[in-house]
Amino acid sequence: MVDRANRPSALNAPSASAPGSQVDIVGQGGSQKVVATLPSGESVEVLLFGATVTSWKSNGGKTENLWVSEKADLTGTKAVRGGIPVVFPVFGPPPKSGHATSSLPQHGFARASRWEFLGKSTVEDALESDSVKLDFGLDRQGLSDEARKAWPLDFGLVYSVTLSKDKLQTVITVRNEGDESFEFQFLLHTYFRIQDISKVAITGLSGTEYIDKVLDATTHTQSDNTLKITGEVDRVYKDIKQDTTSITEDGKPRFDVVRDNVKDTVTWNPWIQKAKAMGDFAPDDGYKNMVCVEIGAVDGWQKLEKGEVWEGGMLVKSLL
Ligand SMILES: O=P(O)(O)OC[C@H]1O[C@@H](O)[C@H](O)[C@@H](O)[C@@H]1O
Repeated sequence: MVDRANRPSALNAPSASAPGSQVDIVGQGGSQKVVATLPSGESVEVLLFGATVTSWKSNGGKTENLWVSEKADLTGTKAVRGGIPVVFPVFGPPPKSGHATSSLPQHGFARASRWEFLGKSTVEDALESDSVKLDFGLDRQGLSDEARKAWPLDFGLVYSVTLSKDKLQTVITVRNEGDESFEFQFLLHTYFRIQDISKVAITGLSGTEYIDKVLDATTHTQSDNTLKITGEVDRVYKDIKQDTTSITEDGKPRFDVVRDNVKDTVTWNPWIQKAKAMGDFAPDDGYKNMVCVEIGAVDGWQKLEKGEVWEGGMLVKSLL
């Protein structure tokens, strides 16, 4: 594991072991998921397909924080439309040719591969409450023949999902297990559930350069302190100086998204026409109840030499 001097203290690994939370593996085949619940009622569900977090409830289990489409495929055949899909080793459409990821589908293979549940650790957060950490693994052997052929490199991923009272931490470690170096991108495609998109503002991006995919991938700089969503938004904010991007609703803080060792964040809302055009997006007006704030390392590539490890992720605070 890499050790970083500037690691946010909230992300420090908890040390003492404590009982109390419930962890179950439920469902069959492609629908199998790990469900963890704290004694105080908060819960998280992680589908083994894609290691996709499909539910995160805080506030004693009363508040669902993630949006999942009513038509999302939760049977292990297609990436989930909603929750937190894991994007690796390429973000968006891959380079047309000449890159090791060029034969992969949009957003890579991690969100559409079955991960292994490596186990849980229950821990007591010295400052507040119990928490539970779930670990998931994916390596070359776990890929479909097609993905293995398209990206013929040896790698190991461990994805850790830690639930505590009003926080969810999601961190990935990427290891190069082969003899050659490789390059990758990584992103957590989080669909936040919100009440009303017209009342939402995103802060913590001001002064940042972004690529606007809605405006022919042209480059702009965020001049306003807040980003309001009043139409289709698809922006890649690069090299953000602030650690935290926040979502407010009706002027009140709703989520803080704290980046850990990653510098980029994508903001996405498909709005009316694109939402309708997606076969797995429902209801049609679901775009009013979701906004994607996707932390990642997507500007350029991360390079790992043989045996090297990279780590990055986020801590999300639900502020209701
Ligand atoms: O339909 P997908 O592959 O899940 O992608 C959804 C969106 O994901 C976002 O991260 C991209 O910036 C968008 O361009 C894309 O449309």
